[in-house]
Amino acid sequence: MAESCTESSRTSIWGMLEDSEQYGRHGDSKNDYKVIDYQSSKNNSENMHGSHGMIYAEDDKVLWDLYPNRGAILMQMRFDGILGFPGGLVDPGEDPVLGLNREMHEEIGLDLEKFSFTDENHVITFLNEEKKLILHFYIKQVNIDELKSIEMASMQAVEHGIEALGCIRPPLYTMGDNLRGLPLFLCNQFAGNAREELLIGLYNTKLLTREEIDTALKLAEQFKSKV
Ligand SMILES: O=c1[nH]cnc2c1ncn2[C@H]1C[C@H](O)[C@@H](COP(=O)(O)OP(=O)(O)O)O1
Repeated sequence: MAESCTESSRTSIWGMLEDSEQYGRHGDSKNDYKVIDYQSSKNNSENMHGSHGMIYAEDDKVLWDLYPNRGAILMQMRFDGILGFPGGLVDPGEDPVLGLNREMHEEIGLDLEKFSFTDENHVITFLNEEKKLILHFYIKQVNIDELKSIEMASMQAVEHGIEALGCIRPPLYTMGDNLRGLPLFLCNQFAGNAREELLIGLYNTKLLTREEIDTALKLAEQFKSKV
């Protein structure tokens, strides 16, 4: 705790919810979201829009000669201690993909000359009626060296250490105890519907098969029901 943080300033900050925090960040279930059409949703100004993006690369590294990485996916530890993809709320009137690129640059320092997202990277759009929130999800493939350069640059981002606390790569294998690896990763807390988006991303990119995803989900649910 910094010496300049006095007892009174500490108590006034501790536990306060910012006025703009109207969405709640975690605890959503996949049933809170329905899939809607991307293009027509862009004209919907009754809801707030958010855009998040998954950057990934195929990766042939193998952990301990046992567990193939399959791919490297960039997620991040957020300011609130939960996991999500880089991205964020789109400004009113801002195009969702331009908002995504802006947030990508702020949060992970993405070099937009080389790696900007376009509409072609769009994968799925969800509406959360209760939160009056539309969430757009995009996926972009790079090669493994490019992904490493994006990870390195993320530490120079404007929001690094503030809103964005660092890139992480989800493990995509399941270890011999049928828990560690992807199943245990899926037991973390995720922002919005980031967990669902990760599963969609794994399937959509063919990094994992439907069966492998279902198995990891089942193992995660079994573990959660025990703790
Ligand atoms: O990665 C994500 N995938 C889906 N939804 C997400 C993700 N991260 C956050 N969210 C949800 C949570 C909130 O309901 C909104 C906006 O959150 P956030 O990214 O924190 O937006 P700002 O940085 O505050 O602009 O999206």
